[in-house]
Amino acid sequence: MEMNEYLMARMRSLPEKFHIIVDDPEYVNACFWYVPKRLRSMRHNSEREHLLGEVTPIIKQKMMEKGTLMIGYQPQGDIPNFFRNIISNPAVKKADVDFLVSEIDRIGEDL
Ligand SMILES: NCCCC(=O)O
Repeated sequence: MEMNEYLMARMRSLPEKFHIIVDDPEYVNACFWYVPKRLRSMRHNSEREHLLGEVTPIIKQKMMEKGTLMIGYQPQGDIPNFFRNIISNPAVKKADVDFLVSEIDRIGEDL
């Protein structure tokens, strides 16, 4: 399975934790927010998007400090900061994607 597709499948299996912004399996970028515990029961609206957009750079900073992952983020129009993950290295394995998912979850769940 192509690794971006695998990442999308992993995130789709955890909808309370990963909010996919562009749900197209053929898309090469995985665009998503990570949803910390405190925001999981909140209805999805512009206020929640704003809060998710605040969480995104904090997760990025913690990833960089620990040196485990480097995933870009950006806003797009009215959409606040979200992760835009691109897997371009053919050496990336499912275990690497599993690590990405678990590491974001570990860093972000209590933010
Ligand atoms: N100033 C936005 C930086 C985005 C990123 O670190 O991916």
